[in-house]
Amino acid sequence: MSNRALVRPPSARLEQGLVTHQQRQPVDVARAREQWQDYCHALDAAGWDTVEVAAADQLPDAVFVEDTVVMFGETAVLTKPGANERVAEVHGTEKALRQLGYRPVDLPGGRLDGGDVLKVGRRCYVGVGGRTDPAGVAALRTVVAPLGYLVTAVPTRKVLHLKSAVTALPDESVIGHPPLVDDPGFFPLFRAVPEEAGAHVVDLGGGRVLMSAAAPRSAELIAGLGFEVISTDIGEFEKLEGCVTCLSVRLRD
Ligand SMILES: NC(=O)NCCC[C@H](N)C(=O)O
Repeated sequence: MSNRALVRPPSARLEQGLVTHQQRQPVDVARAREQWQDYCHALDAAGWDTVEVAAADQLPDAVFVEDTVVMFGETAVLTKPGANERVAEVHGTEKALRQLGYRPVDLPGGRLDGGDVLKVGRRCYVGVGGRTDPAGVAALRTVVAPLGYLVTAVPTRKVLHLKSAVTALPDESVIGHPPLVDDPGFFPLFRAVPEEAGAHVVDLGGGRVLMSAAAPRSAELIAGLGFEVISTDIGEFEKLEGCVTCLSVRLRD
């Protein structure tokens, strides 16, 4: 049994990616490509076979592949990204999923970015206030409620996406950097972390989590909870409001 992860190579125009909450900074595309390779190697080393969505140089933000699809077991829900500049990214993801044997479904209305969808067991929190609108939440609900998911909208105004503010550890506790979380009261088990980038974990399975190298104090805190932390430098992507979660879509068997 193998786990696969979709990834998409950085565009040659990466430096033109969108920024919303941060000040624009120059992006070193060559360095970003190295960081992306390291990120893919970290996934590979943890037992995830990376599958590349075809590169798209004309789409600066395409590397942030998580925003284009949300997986619910075998069900892949293609999104309608909230930024018009990013809508065309979905086609490449759809094609890659079809080649892997999935039959993806379209979000039946509204706007929604994958980065706004946090699944914790059968709970599905969806950030609203930035890229995702209430119609997008309602549309997602019509697709996934029959699969047994409870969809809850969560106000998200301080950062780009819900998962820029909070993600979940393998024990289903939700971690966030309090100044950036609109309302921690939405999450039954909330743990504060001391750094913005410390709020972002990719669950690699087996008690291992992938984190940004920009959050050493949060990594220490999480290691102290008994998880194995693997850190990787994604600094060039963080300049564009990207996080470790958004650079891949995990296809769990
Ligand atoms: N899920 C994510 O955190 N995606 C990051 C997207 C960053 C990109 N520059 C954007 O603004 O859409």
